[in-house]
Amino acid sequence: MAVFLLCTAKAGVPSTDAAPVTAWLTQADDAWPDDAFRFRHILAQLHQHEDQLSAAQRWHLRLLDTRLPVDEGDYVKAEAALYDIIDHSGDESLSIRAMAALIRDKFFSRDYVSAYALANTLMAELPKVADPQAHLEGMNQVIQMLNQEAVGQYDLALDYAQQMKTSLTSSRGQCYADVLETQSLLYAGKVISTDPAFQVATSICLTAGAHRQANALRLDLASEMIDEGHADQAIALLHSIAPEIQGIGYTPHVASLLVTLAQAYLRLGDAPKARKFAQDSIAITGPDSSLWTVQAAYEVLYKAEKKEGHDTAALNYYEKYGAQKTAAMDNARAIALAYQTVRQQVLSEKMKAEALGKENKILQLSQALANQAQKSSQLFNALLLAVIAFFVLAMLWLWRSWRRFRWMARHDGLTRAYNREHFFVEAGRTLRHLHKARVDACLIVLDLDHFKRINDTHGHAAGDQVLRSAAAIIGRELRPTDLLGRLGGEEFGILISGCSCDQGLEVANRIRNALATTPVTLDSQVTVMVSASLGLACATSSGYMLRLLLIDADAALYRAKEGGRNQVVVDSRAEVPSVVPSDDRQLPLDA
Ligand SMILES: Nc1nc2c(ncn2[C@@H]2O[C@H](COP(=O)(O)OP(=O)(O)OP(=O)(O)O)[C@@H](O)[C@H]2O)c(=O)[nH]1
Repeated sequence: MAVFLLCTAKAGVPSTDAAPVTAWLTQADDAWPDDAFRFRHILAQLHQHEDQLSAAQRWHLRLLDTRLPVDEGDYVKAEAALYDIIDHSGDESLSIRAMAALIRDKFFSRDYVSAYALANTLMAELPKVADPQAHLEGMNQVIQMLNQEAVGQYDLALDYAQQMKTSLTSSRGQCYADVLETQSLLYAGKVISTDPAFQVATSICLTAGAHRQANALRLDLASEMIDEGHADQAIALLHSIAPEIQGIGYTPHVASLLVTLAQAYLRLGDAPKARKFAQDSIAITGPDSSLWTVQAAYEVLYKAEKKEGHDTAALNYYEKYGAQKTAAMDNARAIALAYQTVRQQVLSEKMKAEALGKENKILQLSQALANQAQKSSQLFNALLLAVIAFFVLAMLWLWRSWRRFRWMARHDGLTRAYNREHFFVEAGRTLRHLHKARVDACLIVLDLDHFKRINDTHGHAAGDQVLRSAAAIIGRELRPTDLLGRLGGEEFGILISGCSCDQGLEVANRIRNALATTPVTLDSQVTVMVSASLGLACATSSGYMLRLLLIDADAALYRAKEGGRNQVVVDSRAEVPSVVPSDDRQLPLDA
């Protein structure tokens, strides 16, 4: 069959067509390890057409090249190539498969720490790969390592095997998963030889052409039968599979077949047959092999010789058995230690990663808190600014309102001159200062003439307009230090600082003249003329008391009115002409 397939492939493949080369790579994968003969031929074929292979296919071929040396125990030859594939192929699937081969290689060369460390890496990398072949080879290797007696992780191995069963749907995948599941249960003591799982797994494997897997399980089953006291059944089973095992020629299985037969015959009391099969087993592996079969064979030999009374021979074999047993125990200890070492490393790295994660979490939380605090402080600052701005604006508004109210409290709203009360306050204070400073002052009381007629003729609003205009005309004749107040109705008071009686008279006349000569245009476009009578009192003659000055100025005003209006009358005690007549006494009311 294998030769036929090879010939077909060779004949039907033009040297430029790469597709059959790909098929050969897959066929080689399928042939290994059950059909070593076919595998060798496909490999040879591939090497003949190596120049047709792509870079990725060459890496695949390199992996296939490592199979034979490892299977034949030449671990050194394969190791460099396997590391090369892992590090440089750039193919995740090939990398997993090389890792699985390297684990086996490390395990058989007794570098157990490396083997378990690699197994851990493989399990971490495996979820990234979809290729079923990589899963089959990777999981198979890891589960076998967990099923080692010295490790005893049967439950974990069972869990992985069951995962494998659901993920690998091919008949080969099902075979591997079933065998590994049944072995995990067997090693854990959860099944006995009559369990249908053995038959099911065996038959799946035989259908899939996976003879080596079927044989591995059947050899385990035979050992279980012996342990259960069914040595005869074990012998029957072993003889039935012997031709196939010997045909495949896989040394560990051949040695295992022979030594198990030896154990079965010894159990039945057949010392000669037991001795023969045990010696055959040692002959297959050599006495120095690390396989378990050597120790088992020496045990059978020592017991068989003892049974037959050959004490010297028995002692001789017992010594060899003891030496093998000690070596096996040392080996088991090394495996257990390696597993625990790697497990601790993995746990410690996990804890470190968790601690780092927690540290990062704390950092993230403190960063978030800092951000929150920054945001809060920005919000607080914004709020503070808003509150300050509100207070500043409120204070500004209050200040302006206060100023407005103060102004309104002190001024006459119509003429904008001081109102009566404030004029008295300010005038009194100014007079006190002037008195202290011995500075002259004059007080004028001014009253518009016949103002009632304006109201009566033009209306109250026109009268208001005339009052406003009169105040403005008076104001223009005064200095900033002088005070003007509306004493009531159409009467104004004027305090002039730093002025003698002569100067006061001059100012009063200037005001009278300005009023008498300035026409006031009303809203109705009618122009009116207004005159005023003024009474003047001087501090030099009346004193600095406002009340006395007002009495004297009022008296003078009265005299001005009496005298015909539109004139200035000076207080009689002042040393100036008491009446200053105007140029035009009888001012017409309307222009
Ligand atoms: N339009 C207006 N009229 C006012 C105001 N205050 C007082 N008056 C009027 O001013 C007039 C003053 O009249 P009188 O006291 O008789 O004085 P007069 O008409 O000016 O006559 P003489 O002073 O004697 O020249 C009254 O009719 C008041 O009603 C004001 O604020 N607005």
